[in-house]
Amino acid sequence: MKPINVGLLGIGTVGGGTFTVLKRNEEEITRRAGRPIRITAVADKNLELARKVAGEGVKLTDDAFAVVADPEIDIVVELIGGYGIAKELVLKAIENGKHVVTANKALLAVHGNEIFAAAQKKGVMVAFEAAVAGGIPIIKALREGLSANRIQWLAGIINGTTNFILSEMRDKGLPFAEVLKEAQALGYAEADPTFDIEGIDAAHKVTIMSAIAFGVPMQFEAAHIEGITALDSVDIAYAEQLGYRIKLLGISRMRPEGIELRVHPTLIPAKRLIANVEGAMNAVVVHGDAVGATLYYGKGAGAEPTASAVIADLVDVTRLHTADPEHRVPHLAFQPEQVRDLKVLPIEEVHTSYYLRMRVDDKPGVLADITRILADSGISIEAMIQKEAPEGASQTDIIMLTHLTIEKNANAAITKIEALPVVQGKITRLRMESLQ
Ligand SMILES: NC(=O)C1=CN([C@@H]2O[C@H](COP(=O)(O)OP(=O)(O)OC[C@H]3O[C@@H](n4cnc5c(N)ncnc54)[C@H](OP(=O)(O)O)[C@@H]3O)[C@@H](O)[C@H]2O)C=CC1
Ligand SMILES: N[C@@H](CC=O)C(=O)O
Ligand code: NA
Repeated sequence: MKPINVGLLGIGTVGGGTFTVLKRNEEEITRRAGRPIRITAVADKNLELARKVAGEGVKLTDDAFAVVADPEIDIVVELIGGYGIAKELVLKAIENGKHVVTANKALLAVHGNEIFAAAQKKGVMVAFEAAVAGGIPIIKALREGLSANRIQWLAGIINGTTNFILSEMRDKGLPFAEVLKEAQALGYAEADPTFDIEGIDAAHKVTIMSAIAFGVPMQFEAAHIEGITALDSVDIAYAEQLGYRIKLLGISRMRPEGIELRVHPTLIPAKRLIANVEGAMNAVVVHGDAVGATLYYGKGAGAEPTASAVIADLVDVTRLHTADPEHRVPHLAFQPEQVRDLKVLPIEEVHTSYYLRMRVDDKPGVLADITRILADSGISIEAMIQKEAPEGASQTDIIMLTHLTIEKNANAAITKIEALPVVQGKITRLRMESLQ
C-alpha cells in the first residue's frame, strides 16, 4: 500500500527523536500502521541541522508554511512549540485538510477549543499523545481504555524537569539552580524553563487531561497554578520525617458543583507508588467508578520517549485515514459538541488537607491557642510535631497535618493564627493528597 506522507515542522529534540525512531523501527511501525509512514518534508530554521538528521531524499525548507500547503502531505507533525507560529501553522494545516499530530501542550491548553472545533468542522484528526506525560499513553487511556468509567479524579507527576529537580535536591542536597541547569542540558526543560518550575507546563497538561476525562472545554485560564520555586528544603525534610514526599502534582477532581483544576507542591504518603516516582519520570493516577485506581508510569520527557508517543499518534491517524472516510469516526479529534458546561471551581472551594509549619514563641499555652482556632474553624489535626527550641532560643517550629477541609476554612484559620502575638511571621501551607 502506498506510504502516507508526513510533513515534520521542527526537527529539534522531539523532531529528531521522531525521525530516528521511525527509521529504526520502520518494519514494526509499518506492520502496525498497515502501510509505510514516510517523512517526506521537513521544515526547520536550521537547515544544516535538519539535513544532518534527515539525510538525503527529504524535502527541506525553512518555511514551515510551504509544508502545510504541500498537496502531497497527508499528516503534519508540529514539533516547534509555543503559542505563536505553531498555532497559525496548525490551523492552516487543518484548513488545507491535513491531519495534525502535535506535542504542543501549551498550544492545546490555551487554544485547543478553537483547534479541535476547526478540525471537527474539516473532518480531520488532531492527535496529541505526546503533549501529556511524554511517552506514557495516558491520552489513549483516558479517551479509550477508560471510556466505560465516570472518572472521579486524576493526579499526576507530569513535569519531568521539576520532578528531576526535587529528586536531586532531596537525594543529593544539590542546589536548585544547579539541578535546573542539568535538566536543561538533558533536554528535559522547555525553551523557557519558567514554564516548568512555575508549574505552567504541568497546568497545560492537567488542563488537557481534565478536558478529556470530564468532557469539558479546555479551561487553562481557570487553573490554580503554583510551582516549586517557593518550596523550602526544610519542608521537604519535615515531610520525610512525617512519612510524606513532596511532589509537584497536577490534580483534577469532579465535584457536584464543578471541577477542581490545580497544580502545586503536594505532600503524598511515602508508601504510595507515585511518591516513589523519581528523576524525570512521570506518573498519573486515574480513579474511575468502575475500574478504581489505575496508575500509568514512564518517561515524560526526552527525545525518544516523546517520539514514541508522536509515532503512536501517526500510526493511529494512518489507520483511521486509511479507513473508509465515510465511516471514519475521528475519535482522535476532540469532540467539541460533547463538552459539558462544568466550570472550574476557585481554589477557595477545593477540598484537601494541609501541612502547616509555623514559628512560635516557646511558651505554655501556645499550642492550646492554635488548636482552639483550628477547632473553631472545623479543622481537625491528623498529626503534629513540635521541634525542641535550640539551646538558648526562645522560638520553635510547630508542624501540623490537618484532616480534609475546604480551602476557605483553612485560609480563615491561618489568618487568625498568624494574628496571634506568639506566632512569628507567615505560616507555610502545603496541600496534601492521600491519592486513595
Ligand atoms: N523535549 C521534551 O522532552 C518534550 C517536548 N514536548 C513538546 O514538543 C515540542 C518541541 O519540543 P522540543 O523538540 O523539545 O523543542 P526544540 O526547541 O528542541 O525543537 C524545536 C525545533 O523547532 C525549530 N523551529 C522553531 N521555530 C521554527 C519555525 N518557525 N519554523 C521551523 N522550525 C522552527 C527550532 O529551531 P531553532 O532551535 O533554530 O529555534 C528547533 O529545531 C514543544 O511543544 C514541547 O513542549 C513535549 C513533550 C516532551
Ligand atoms: N519540559 C517538559 C517536557 C515534556 O513535556 C517536562 O519537563 O516534562
Ligand atoms: Na503521553
